[in-house]
Amino acid sequence: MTPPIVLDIDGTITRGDGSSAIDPRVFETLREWPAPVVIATGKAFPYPVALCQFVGIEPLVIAENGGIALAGEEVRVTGDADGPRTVAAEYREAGHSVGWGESDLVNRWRETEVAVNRASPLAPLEALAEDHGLEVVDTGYAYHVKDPAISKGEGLHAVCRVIDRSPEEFVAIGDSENDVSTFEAAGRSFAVANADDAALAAADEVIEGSYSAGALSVLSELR
Ligand SMILES: O=C(O)COP(=O)(O)O
Ligand SMILES: [Mg+2]
Repeated sequence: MTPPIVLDIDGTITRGDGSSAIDPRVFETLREWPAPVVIATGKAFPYPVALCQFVGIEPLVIAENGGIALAGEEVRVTGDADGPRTVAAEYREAGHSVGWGESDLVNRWRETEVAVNRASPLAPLEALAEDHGLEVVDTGYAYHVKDPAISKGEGLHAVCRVIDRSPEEFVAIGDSENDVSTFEAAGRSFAVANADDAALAAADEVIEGSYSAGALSVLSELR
């Protein structure tokens, strides 16, 4: 039986060309997957929801590293972004930039955390986050200022309660420290070869291929 899967976006189903472009081969693979597909990402909520709609699959979504979970009719939002926004304001007062320009599409629809461009300095962000009881998670794509109690893995438990599945039935694929909790929750876990040290250490298996090529090779074996 093909298992349900929980999939990261950036660094996992992207092409690895330095952009956030998803490998188009992934769309067809997900559309034909004969079991639940949960998209678990650090991105803001609209991105994975749109991905599911455009792929043509039921939206089962964990966004903002677990701050938002969608399954069936239920949208669960854990906490709010007051603390992270205060950290971002203090970071700006200290002369640093969140780093996404005027439009800031990265944070525009974010409800429970704030993401900072990795070109901005990490140390002062971590110090301010700690002052507010928050943590900074480095996904390799952004620094996320968030409540340490929130995680993708906890989000997977929430989604599973709604769809009446168990996290242990799932196979997880990811690339970075924000996927470690998913790897722990899922029954089986794979890190793509480009994964960071935390993800490589936490995964049951490390895939030979990188980015979407790696993820697609596992998905093809699982079917
Ligand atoms: O938003 C990010 O920084 C990373 O997103 P991801 O969890 O899909 O890799
Ligand atoms: Mg990732």
